[in-house]
Formats: sequence, structure tokens, C-alpha cells
Amino acid sequence: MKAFACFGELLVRLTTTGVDPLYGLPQLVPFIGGAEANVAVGLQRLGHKAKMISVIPDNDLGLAAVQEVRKWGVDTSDVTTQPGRMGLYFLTTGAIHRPSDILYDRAGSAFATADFSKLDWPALLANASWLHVSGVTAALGQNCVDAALAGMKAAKALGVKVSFDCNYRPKLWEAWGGDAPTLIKQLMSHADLIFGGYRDIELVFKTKFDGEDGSMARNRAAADHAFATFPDLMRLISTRRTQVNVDHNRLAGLMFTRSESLETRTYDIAGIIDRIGGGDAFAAGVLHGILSGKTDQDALDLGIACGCLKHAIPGDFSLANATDLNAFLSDDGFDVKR
Ligand SMILES: O=C(O)C(=O)C[C@H](O)[C@H](O)COP(=O)(O)O
Repeated sequence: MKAFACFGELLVRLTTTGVDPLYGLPQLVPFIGGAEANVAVGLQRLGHKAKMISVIPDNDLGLAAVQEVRKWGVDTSDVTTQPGRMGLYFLTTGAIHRPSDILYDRAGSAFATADFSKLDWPALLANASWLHVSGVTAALGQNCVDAALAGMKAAKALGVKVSFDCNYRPKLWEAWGGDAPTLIKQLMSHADLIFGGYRDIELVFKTKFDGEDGSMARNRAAADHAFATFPDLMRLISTRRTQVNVDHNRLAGLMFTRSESLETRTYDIAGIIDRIGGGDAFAAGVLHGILSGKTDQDALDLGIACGCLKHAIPGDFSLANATDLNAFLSDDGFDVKR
């Protein structure tokens, strides 16, 4: 089986417990995450072979991160170490009408300051079927943008498919001062599959499409614009999230191909345990469907199942397996399984 390669930063997340915000000095619980690592673990849990291409600091936090990803079976042989610091983020968990808040502390991390120019992409992708990159990586600095672009170009030359998740993070782009619309658009132009909605397409083309917020019409118009601009693009995929409040969201999946507009049922998620990583879980579920040769509608349904289930799992990683997704989609009910 060829591997699904993910290039990005491994992070330590420090999550507040209880109701105290950070200034109340709450207890913090650590989790390992990072957008691309979340997809790698999610895919591994769904029976695929995933590998991580990354740089971690040569200290105990780097070791903790790589061990946690490896624990779920992800191939970490292309994760290298160098002196430096670990990328961190603090999550203040919101509730009801108080939104969750992320404080990034990852500037100058081993990954963000790595010299990627020596990466041997053809060797790294020799046994890969796909390369997955996200806009979070690009938001870390020009060296990271250049590395992502080099990886994508090498993938195309080798016939390896490219999946790109826009993952627009304004706080990171503002901290760096990078030109997000231009650089995200450049990355999009190499993708076969983009995880992103009409807002991402509006961002990069600096325009607004007609239609209600979140409507199929507005998403279709955005997708048509993207398909007309990016010849390699085959699928534009996103979630549609409606927030009743912080603990209660409604989630649906949307997929646009050059000829079709698909959507899933809308699922009610009340009593959310942990929303972080929900988008990455959705991506892993859709990719699981595509890698398994499912129809686009089935892949989208698997994505929304995986995304919904993640909201009931603490931490960044999507740990649902294929049985869990199938039970969710067949409305198996919620009684204790015994
Ligand atoms: O934000 C970042 O910089 C990260 O890489 C860490 C987060 O774990 C993922 O981004 C999760 O993103 P969602 O799946 O959209 O919740």
C-alpha cells in the first residue's frame, strides 16, 4: 500500500480545564496536534498508511510529539530533529456564548525556522500516493511556503496527487505579515483537491460571489471560479457549520466537482466535547472514502461522519475507525454497545 504523506508542523496544545480563562491560571492539559498530523492519524485509524514529513526540536517535547503520532501507526521516519523550540498553542475552552480562543506560541519553532531547501522531495514521495499540505504551514513564513510549493511541484512531477486544506488562520498570517491571498492562491493552483469553502475562494480572488451565506449557489459560484482558474483541480470540499452556540453546532459536508454539487444531511452536534480537529477529521474521512474507491457522495458522507464523531473525542486527533463511521451513518443508535 502506498503512503499518504503529510507535510506540516507537529504541535503541543495546552488546553484550559474548568471555566477559568488563561489569566485565571487554570490547569492545562497537553495534547499533540497540528493540522497535517491530525489528518495522518485520522487516516491511519481508518486503515490507511500515513506518513509525516516534519521537523521537531531535539528535546523532550519533540520526542513526546513524535511518539504520540507514531503510537497511532503513522510512519515518522521522515521526521527530523534540530535544535530549537516546540511550536505550542494554548486553547481557552469556550462555553455557551463565550467562544473558544487560541493563543499561538509557535514563532521561531524548529519547524518554522527549518532550512527546507535540502529536502529531497522525490525521495520523500517515492512511495506516496498523495501529498497533503495545509494553509497553516504556509502561514508560518516564506521558507514554509517555499517548502510546501516545492513538495507540491515534486508531487505533480511524480504523479502523486495533491490535497490542500486552506485552513486560513488570520492570527498566524498577521503575526508573520505574509500576503495570505496571493500565497494561498499559489498553493491552490497545484492541488487536485482543495478543502476550502466559498470564503476561502473569495479571500484569494478578493471578490464576493452572489448568494446567501453558506448557500449551495454561493459555493457553486466560488467552485466554478476555482475550476476555471486551476486546471488540475478536481474537487472543492468543505463543511457548512452553523453555530447555535459554542456547545451546539450543526454540521454538513459539501463537495463540488466540475459537474456535480453534492451535500450531506445536516447533523446536530449538541454538548460538544472538543471541536478542535473537527475539520481535519472531516478531511481524513473524505480522503478515506476517496482512497477506498467510494463514490464522491459516499466519501463525503464518511467525511461528515468522521467530522461529527471528532466532536465527541478529546484532543486534536480523530480516533474514529471505519466501524464507528459506518455505525454513525447507519443510525445505529446511542445505546451502550455490550
Ligand atoms: O490551527 C492550527 O494552527 C493547527 O494546526 C492546530 C489545529 O489542531 C488544527 O488546525 C485543527 O483545525 P480544525 O480541524 O479546523 O479544528
